[in-house]
Amino acid sequence: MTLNLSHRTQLVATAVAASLATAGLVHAYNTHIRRTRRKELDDEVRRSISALDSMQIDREDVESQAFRSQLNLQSTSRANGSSLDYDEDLIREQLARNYAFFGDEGMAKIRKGRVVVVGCGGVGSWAAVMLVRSGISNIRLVDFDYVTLSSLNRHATATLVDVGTPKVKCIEKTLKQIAKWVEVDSRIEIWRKEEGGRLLEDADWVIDAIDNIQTKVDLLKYCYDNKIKVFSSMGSGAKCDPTRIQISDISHTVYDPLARSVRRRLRLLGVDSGIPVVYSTEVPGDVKLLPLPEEEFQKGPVKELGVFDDFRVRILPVLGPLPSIFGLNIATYVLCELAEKPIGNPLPIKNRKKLYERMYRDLLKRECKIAGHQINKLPIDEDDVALIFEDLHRGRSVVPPYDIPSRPTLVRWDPTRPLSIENCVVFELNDADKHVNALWNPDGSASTTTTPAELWGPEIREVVDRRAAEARRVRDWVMRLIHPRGSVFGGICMIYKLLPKTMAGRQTYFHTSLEEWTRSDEYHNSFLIPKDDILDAVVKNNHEQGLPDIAVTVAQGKFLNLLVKTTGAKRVLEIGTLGGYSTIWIGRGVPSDGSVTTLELNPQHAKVATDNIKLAGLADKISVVVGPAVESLAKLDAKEPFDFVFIDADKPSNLIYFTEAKRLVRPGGVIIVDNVVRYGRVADPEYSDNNVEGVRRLLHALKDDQDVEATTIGTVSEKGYDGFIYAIRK
Ligand SMILES: C[S@@+](CC[C@H](N)C(=O)[O-])C[C@H]1O[C@@H](n2cnc3c(N)ncnc32)[C@H](O)[C@@H]1O
Repeated sequence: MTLNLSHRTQLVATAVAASLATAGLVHAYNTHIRRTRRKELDDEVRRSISALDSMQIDREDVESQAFRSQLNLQSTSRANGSSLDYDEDLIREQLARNYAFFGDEGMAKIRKGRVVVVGCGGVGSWAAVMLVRSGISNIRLVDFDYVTLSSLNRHATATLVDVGTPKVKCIEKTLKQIAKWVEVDSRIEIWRKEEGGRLLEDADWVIDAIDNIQTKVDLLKYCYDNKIKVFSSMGSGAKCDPTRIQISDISHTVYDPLARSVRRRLRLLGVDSGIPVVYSTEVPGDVKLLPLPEEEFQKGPVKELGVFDDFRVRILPVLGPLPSIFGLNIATYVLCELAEKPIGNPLPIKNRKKLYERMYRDLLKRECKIAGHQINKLPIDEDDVALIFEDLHRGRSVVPPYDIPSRPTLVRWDPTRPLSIENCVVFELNDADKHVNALWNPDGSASTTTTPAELWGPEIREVVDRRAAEARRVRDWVMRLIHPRGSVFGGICMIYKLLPKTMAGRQTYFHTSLEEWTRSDEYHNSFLIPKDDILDAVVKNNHEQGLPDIAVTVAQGKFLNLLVKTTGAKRVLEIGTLGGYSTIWIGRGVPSDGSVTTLELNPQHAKVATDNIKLAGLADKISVVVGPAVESLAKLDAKEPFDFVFIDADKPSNLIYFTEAKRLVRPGGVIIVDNVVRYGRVADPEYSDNNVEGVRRLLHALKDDQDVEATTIGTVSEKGYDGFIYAIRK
């Protein structure tokens, strides 16, 4: 029995040893085969290199050894034209990690997938490289452009030797070095909708990495109409925060000017959703557009670059990693789709859309309550809400310790100014209630006893000022972006829709950025208006006393001064004093025996104005009357008429003030009303607020008014908007 058992054990042991030996042999054989193939591959590469060395390429400017070997390696694939036997084992070994991730079935789909990359710059090149590294075996590259030295900061494959060569060829070379099996169809062409199908033939996925907005929209529309799957890249220029990059359906994008513009253009073409995109919600920092490079000018008149209608003529700064992250996002998405293992619910911010909608509704409700009537639309929209909440206020309340509010609420900050992205802050709900209750009277008028700075103190006011400055910077950035000469997309720019509503209004009516208006004012003032220590002190004083920054500009003040002098006005009436800035300009214009009466509701404003007027040495000429202007006006006697009236107080009362001004001004006298254009909103039938309605009522009345002749003249200036009505009493 013992013997038997031992014999059986021996047999089993022999069988096991034999199998192990066989397995070992098979393994050794496979290893040997693999080693041999790898060696063949290495030898082939080496042969190619030495072949190239012996060709003695004339590269006098190329001196470093590293540079030379790079050149040789890049040329390897060309020398390898007759592709080496690179069998399935090696392919699977190369793609082993991807097989482990997607499984055989998923990888089979990926390897069969056909992808077309349209636009092979900083985004497209990275997408292409990662797709091929991950198993895509059939790729078409479409781009008309050539590698420049300046594109080396972001391109996935371009090196110094590629400068001046077509981008698609440069990528093709690298792809073939990465994957021996890949078939690359490089097309040095621009994609055009007229013959769009040719370049997209057989595509399972199209990647739109174009930086030209019109071509981008055309491509997306074409794919949508023809049921071709397409993934689009939005703008990565001028951004640096990788945490803001995300993938979503185009319909869910929030605050990205390019995404917004593309979305709106597509909507006009009947495409609302169904296109995945990568985009960033980041609002760029202080970004300067670089001037058009000299070589672009040498190509001929810049306008003639218009073969591609809105080809960019100025350059947006780009931090290299950003476009690459965009490209890698795209590759990831497309690979998962091809493998039929799509990314599940990729966008956290999508869920915040509801939050923005709620915040918008709450703000609208509050503004309606303040206005005392229904408002259909606010001057800011839900994207602006996202911008204010996420980007300007970082999702935090303005009240220390700057917590993340459990019920974030937007509220207009300064009740004397209209709602705008600059004049809107984030509070916790109960703080928002406190703000509104303290700063607005029950009839909707602004409180005359409390200012926001008084209510919340200097620390919070400073935070709000900083946020407002940032909002202005954002607006300037967007304005520069859309500016015909500063446009990322250059040419004649039709993308004012890219702006948040508050900004779009401005763009609709003029095409110069705030920065340019300010520079223009400063430039002209430097010739025409000498430095004035007293007025500088007045401005400083107003600021320190917490008065809102709503006085007329320097140039407007001087203009009022000149008008007073031109008309020879001796007696002037002003409605709306604030800190007396315009009053002082006017007071300086009247002769020594002249006088100015200025009406101010807010006692604190009146006090600051009185101090300023004293400082300007005009206390003898100017009297500040405190109280509601309507009441002060009623007390003025027309027997002592005025020569000149400047109306610049609460806009809803414009018509009453104008009617009173007519009563009080002599025949031939002048009446000026400020702030009658209001970003062009007065003329926007879809827009309504109390101030706009106040101007409209005045205009309607003026239409049939036989007592005056009037015109509106835009003043724009460093405020970037607005105008005066200039009327003469007949
Ligand atoms: C736009 S600011 C005037 C700016 C000033 N004209 C300047 O350029 O320096 C409007 C002023 O009108 C005042 N105001 C508002 N409602 C008023 C009312 N009903 N009666 C008199 N003043 C009023 C405000 O307190 C504010 O100081």
